[in-house]
Amino acid sequence: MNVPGICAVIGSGTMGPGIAALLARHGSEVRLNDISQEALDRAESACTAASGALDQLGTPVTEGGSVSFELDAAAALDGAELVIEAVPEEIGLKRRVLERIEAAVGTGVVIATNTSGIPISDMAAAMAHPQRLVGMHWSNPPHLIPMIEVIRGERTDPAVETATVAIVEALGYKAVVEKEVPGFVENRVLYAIMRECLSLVEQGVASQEDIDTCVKWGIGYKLAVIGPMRLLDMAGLDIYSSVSGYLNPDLSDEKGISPLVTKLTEQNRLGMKTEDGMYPYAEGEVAAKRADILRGLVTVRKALSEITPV
Ligand SMILES: NC(=O)C1=CN([C@@H]2O[C@H](COP(=O)(O)OP(=O)(O)OC[C@H]3O[C@@H](n4cnc5c(N)ncnc54)[C@H](O)[C@@H]3O)[C@@H](O)[C@H]2O)C=CC1
Ligand SMILES: Cc1ncc(C(=O)O)c(C(=O)O)c1O
Repeated sequence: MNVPGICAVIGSGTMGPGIAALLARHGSEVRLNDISQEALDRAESACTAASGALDQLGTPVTEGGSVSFELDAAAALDGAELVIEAVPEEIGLKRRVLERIEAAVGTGVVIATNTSGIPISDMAAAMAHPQRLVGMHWSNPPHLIPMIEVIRGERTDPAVETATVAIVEALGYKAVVEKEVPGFVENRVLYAIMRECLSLVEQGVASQEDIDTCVKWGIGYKLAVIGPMRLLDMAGLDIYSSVSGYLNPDLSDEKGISPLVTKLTEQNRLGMKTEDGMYPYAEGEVAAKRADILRGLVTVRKALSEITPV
């Protein structure tokens, strides 16, 4: 199976439009649904921008793809062969949305959740047919980051997982998560990195700017070419043993939310969405930064696609 003929994406905020644009690029008829007409209006321009980025990337266009914007969930779900849930990360809401999706599609339809890390089994608990729920964790921006985690729950049908892996492999690179731990793989690693970086800022060890430079041009650059497991072999497991022996006990073991993030959040300094967060943003700077980020991701992705996997 390449990508399904008809897909429904439920939730059209940060993630939905890029997911829809990529599926349509690969030939799917995608219905993008939201409860907010404003979100759907924004989604149209987001899908256009995502399609433009895929043009820059040189992603081939498979004929027959389209995205429609549906305020009516039933219309979006009618005839869908794949449903991707991308509503806010709140398990109660997700369970309610999954129940509504279930009632509208056949028992053979794959229902995938884009949760950042809620165990699939926890979300499936309220479903009549939990065997068709699978985790399909895209990373932001979803039309450019080609790795998608596939996570099965305790009751996910193996055939559903296999079908989802096939869809992901048609779109990019799969990472199969064998045990549904919270955060799966990508976000556990990302949040460990972010926890340590935030701790370093809170301790005054380095500034946000210098931490970003250090991580981006040090480990970020390196890990884009060499995965951490391969890097262990390159550095030598003896070196890792020597360093981790004294370093691991000293790393941040913060079990709560970073005090710095808590302070900023309480001040409604949420980042780009409020034009102030870890960094302040002058007027127009957020749009410029977002454009720089997208341009950088396209450029790096093109370069990486020219090297053989290490
Ligand atoms: N933002 C990110 O960087 C990433 C988010 N995710 C996950 O993807 C999911 C969606 O995240 P975002 O797109 O960032 O959220 P968002 O808050 O930007 O968008 C969610 C959209 O869902 C809509 N919505 C709420 N209730 C709905 C319902 N009953 N039916 C249809 N639409 C409904 C909202 O109106 C909103 O437009 C979450 O589970 C999140 O953890 C995954 C990877 C990255
Ligand atoms: C801060 C943060 N949290 C979650 C995710 C995710 O993948 O779910 C991301 C991301 O980059 O996609 C993220 O940046």
